[in-house]
Amino acid sequence: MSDEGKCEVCNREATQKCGGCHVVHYCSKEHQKADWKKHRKVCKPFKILNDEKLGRYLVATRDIKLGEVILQEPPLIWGPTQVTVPVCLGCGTAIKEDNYKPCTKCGWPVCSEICEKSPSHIPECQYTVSKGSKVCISTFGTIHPTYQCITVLRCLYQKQFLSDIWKKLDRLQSHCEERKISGKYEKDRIMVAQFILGFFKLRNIFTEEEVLRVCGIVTINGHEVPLTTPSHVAIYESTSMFEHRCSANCNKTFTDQGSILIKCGTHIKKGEHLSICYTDPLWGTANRRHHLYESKFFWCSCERCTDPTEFSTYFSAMRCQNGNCTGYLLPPTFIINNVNEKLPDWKCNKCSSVSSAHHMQDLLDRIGQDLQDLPKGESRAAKDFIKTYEKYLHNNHYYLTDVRFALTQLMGHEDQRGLPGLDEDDVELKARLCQGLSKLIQILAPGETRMRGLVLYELHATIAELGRRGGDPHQLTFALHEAKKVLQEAAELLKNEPACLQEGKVYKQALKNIKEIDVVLMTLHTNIGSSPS
Ligand SMILES: C[S@@+](CC[C@H](N)C(=O)[O-])C[C@H]1O[C@@H](n2cnc3c(N)ncnc32)[C@H](O)[C@@H]1O
Repeated sequence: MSDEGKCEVCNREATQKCGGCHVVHYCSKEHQKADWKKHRKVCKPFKILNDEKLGRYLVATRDIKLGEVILQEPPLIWGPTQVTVPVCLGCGTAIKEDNYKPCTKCGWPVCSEICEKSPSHIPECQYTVSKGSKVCISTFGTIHPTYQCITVLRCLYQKQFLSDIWKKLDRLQSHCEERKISGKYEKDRIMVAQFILGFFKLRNIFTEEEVLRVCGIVTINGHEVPLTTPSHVAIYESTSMFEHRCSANCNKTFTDQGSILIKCGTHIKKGEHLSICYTDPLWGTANRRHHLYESKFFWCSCERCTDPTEFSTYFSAMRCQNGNCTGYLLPPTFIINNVNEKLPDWKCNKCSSVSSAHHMQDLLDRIGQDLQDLPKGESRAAKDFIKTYEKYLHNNHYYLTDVRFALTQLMGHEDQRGLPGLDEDDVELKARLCQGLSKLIQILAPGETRMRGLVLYELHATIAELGRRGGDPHQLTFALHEAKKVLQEAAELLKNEPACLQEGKVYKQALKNIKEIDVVLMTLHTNIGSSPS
C-alpha cells in the first residue's frame, strides 16, 4: 500500500504505510521497525471521525477481514451495575451469608483476603475510611441500594487522584441535557449524587453536577460484562467510540480477564463505519428503538430500523386475520422520534386492511406475556407456544424466533439419552430450526456470531445423528463430513468466547467433537475405502 506522506520517524517524504492501520507513513522498513514499539500501542485499523448526529464514530482505514480482532482493551473502570444484590467489591461476584467477610478497613463485604487487597476496591475503601465509620451490610441476595454509588464513586476517585484515567473518562459522552428531560438526571441526583456527597462526606470535593456527569458517563458508555454472577459494568476507552447499528458489522466479547474484544463480523471495506449493537439484535424494531432511546438517548434510524420489513424478513410482522388473506401487517414505518408519538396504523401488504397500532400493540403485549410465563426448559411448552402463535405471527417473528432458539438449545439436552433419545421427526425439526435461525441471524445481524455459533453447534449434532440413523456407512460418511464443516464454522464463530461462559464451553466441546469425527471418519474410511478428508 503506497501513497504520499511524511515518515513518522524522520519526517521525510514517505510512500509506505503501516499495514496494520494504513494511516502512518514510513520512508523505509528500518524506520517502520524502529517505530513499532511506540506505534503498536495505537496501531488500529480505524480512525475517529465526528458528525453532528452520531458524535464521534469509527471508520475503517483499510479492508478488515471477517473474524479479525479489531480491538482488545482492558477496562478503564469497572464496578457493580446500578441495580444489584451485594457483590464482592474485589471480584464482582455475589456475596452470600457464608462466603464473605467485611473488609477489615472499611466494612464493605469482600469474599477473600485477596479481594480485600484488590486495587479495584481502593476508591470506596479509602473514601469510607476517610468518612470515619465502617459500612455494615447484613442482608444478602436481594437488591441493595448502597451499591448504586460504587461505580460512579470509582470514577470520581480517578478524577481526584488519577488524572490519566480521568482524562480518558472525561472525554466520554454523558447526555446530561437529555437525561434532565427524561427525568433520569433527577433520579440520579437523589439516589446517587446526594448519597455519595452526603454518606462519604465529599461535598467539599465534588459538586452535584460533577457527580451527575459521571452518572451519565457510566450510563452511556458502560458495558454489561457477563463474566461474573451477577454481571458487572465496565467502561472501555476506544470501544466507547463505536456507534450503534441494529445490523452491526462488529461484535463484542470479553476475555476471561475482563478485557473487551471487538471482532469484525462481516467483510468490512475501507471507509465503512464500524458499529456494534447496543441492544438485543433479536428484539423487534419498536422494542430496540425504545430501549436505545431510554438507555442511550438517541432514536435509531439505521437501515434496519427504517425498513419495516427488516430486510424482507418480516421479523416484526403479524399475519393478516382478514378472511383467507395470506398477507402480513406492518406499520408503514417504525420511525417515531418522540416518546409521545404513536406508531401509525398497521396495514396488510396483500388486502390492504388496516388495524390500529393500539390493537396490534395489545395483541403483541398479550403474546409477550404468554412468552414470559412459558415454563423454562420444557420443549413441550415451547412447541405448544409456536403452534398457537404461528397463526398470528409471521414465521420469522421475533417471538417465534426467541422460542425457536430456546428449542434448539433444549431438544436433545432434556435427559440423559441426548439426541439418540429424540424420535426422527424431532431430530429433523431441530435441524430445520437451526438452519432457519442461522440464515435469519445472518440477514438481520450479520455481525452477531455468538448465537449463530451456538445454533450451528446444535445443527452439527443433528446432521451427525441423522447420518447415524441411516445405518448406511456411505451415508454416515457424507453426514459426518457435513457435520464437521458446520462444526468448524461454529468453532470459528465461538473461538474468542471466554472459557468461563457457556459459549466458551461449547467452543471447547466443538474442538473435541471435530477430533472425534475425524477418528470415526478414519475408521469408516478403513472399512469402506472412502476418502477421510
Ligand atoms: C458510547 S457513545 C458513542 C460515542 C459518541 N458518539 C461520542 O462522541 O462520545 C453512545 C452515544 O453515541 C451516539 N450514537 C451512537 N450510535 C448512534 C446512532 N446509530 N445514531 C445516533 N446516535 C448514535 C448517541 O449519542 C449515543 O448515546
